[in-house]
Amino acid sequence: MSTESKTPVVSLENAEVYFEDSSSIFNLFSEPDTVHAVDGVSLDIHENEVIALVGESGCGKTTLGKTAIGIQRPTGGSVRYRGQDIWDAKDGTGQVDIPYKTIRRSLQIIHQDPGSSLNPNRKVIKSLSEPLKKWQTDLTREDRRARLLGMLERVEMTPPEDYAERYPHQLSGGEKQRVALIRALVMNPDLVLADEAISALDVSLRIEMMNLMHELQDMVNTSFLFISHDLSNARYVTEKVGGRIGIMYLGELVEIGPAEQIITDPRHPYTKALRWATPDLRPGDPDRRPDVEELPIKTIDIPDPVNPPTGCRFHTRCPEAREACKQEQSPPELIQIDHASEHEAACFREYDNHQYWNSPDDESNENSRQRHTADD
Ligand SMILES: Nc1ncnc2c1ncn2[C@@H]1O[C@H](COP(=O)(O)OP(=O)(O)OP(=O)(O)O)[C@@H](O)[C@H]1O
Repeated sequence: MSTESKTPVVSLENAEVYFEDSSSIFNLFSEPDTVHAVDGVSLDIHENEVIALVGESGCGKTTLGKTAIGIQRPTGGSVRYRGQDIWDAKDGTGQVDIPYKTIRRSLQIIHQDPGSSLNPNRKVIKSLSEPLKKWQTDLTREDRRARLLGMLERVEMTPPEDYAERYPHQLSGGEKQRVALIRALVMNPDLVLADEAISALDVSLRIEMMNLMHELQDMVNTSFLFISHDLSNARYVTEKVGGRIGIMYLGELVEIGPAEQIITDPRHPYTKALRWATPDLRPGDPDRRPDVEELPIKTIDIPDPVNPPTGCRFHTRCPEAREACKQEQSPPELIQIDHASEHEAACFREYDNHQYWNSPDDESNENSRQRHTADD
């Protein structure tokens, strides 16, 4: 797969999504809190590319994914579809070369809960025909039916005539997810956001579903933005197809690169911790019981996205942190690890002459390491 030169399908530039959160009772009489859900993320998604976003709960994966497909408006920065600013197209402002209707059709989503995208009172064939009717007005009823039966067969829901006549409650979780996948793909999209689309399935079905995504991706030339909290699934879905894994931490993209390099040569201390926390990816003896003292992280507490730490946001948990990491005015930017690859990490340790190298150890390091061990 070549990702060179062509305009990306979707391009995020310095994208920022801040939410005003007034849900806390402490906020009844004061200004609402501002949640920094996505903060300054730049990412190009190329044609036919698979990218998996990984990170802990609440780090902004879903918000970033929704921003990429134009269903979440960024509060700062821009998001473009083939060079067209999506929100200019939607609002009818600025230059509009690609109408919003085309963008909407081209960027699709599959939810974690497939039931939510299927009407419980509609048979499978009716749910699937609807988008086709809307977007492919030249197809006759027979053409539509033939195409949909073909796709049901393709995802091994056979005999397709039988599945076509079923209601959602007559399908298993895996079958519903396949129907949701077909529903997204019949639009002939350029990018599909699969938001934890397989996490509710059991392990063997997960693998089947990921294989199916690969097959269908090949068939329809669609890019996938796959969201997961599991590095192992992210590897499975990207590695075979030469895709990339992006690691998110507290609203920021802290490392991104070819799947193999992220797994075998992680550079950001947070990526190393994630790999350590994924038993089948942990280096060394996989049967060894992990020891708390080995945990390459100072504390399991995730900082509040309303008030993220200064400097590098990971410094409160990072075993490599030095004073410079918290004193810097801005967080580290993603920089290329080597010229030959697309591997980038946002860590001061990757900057050759950064003051990090002459900076004393972060004073809180030793204390919090001891506290964590004692707590556990
Ligand atoms: N509509 C909203 N209003 C206020 N805060 C929000 C809203 N949507 C998300 N958030 C907050 O933004 C942050 C990022 O949420 P997001 O759902 O994008 O994270 P995530 O990494 O996808 O998490 P998960 O894996 O649990 O789904 C969280 O702190 C979340 O509480």
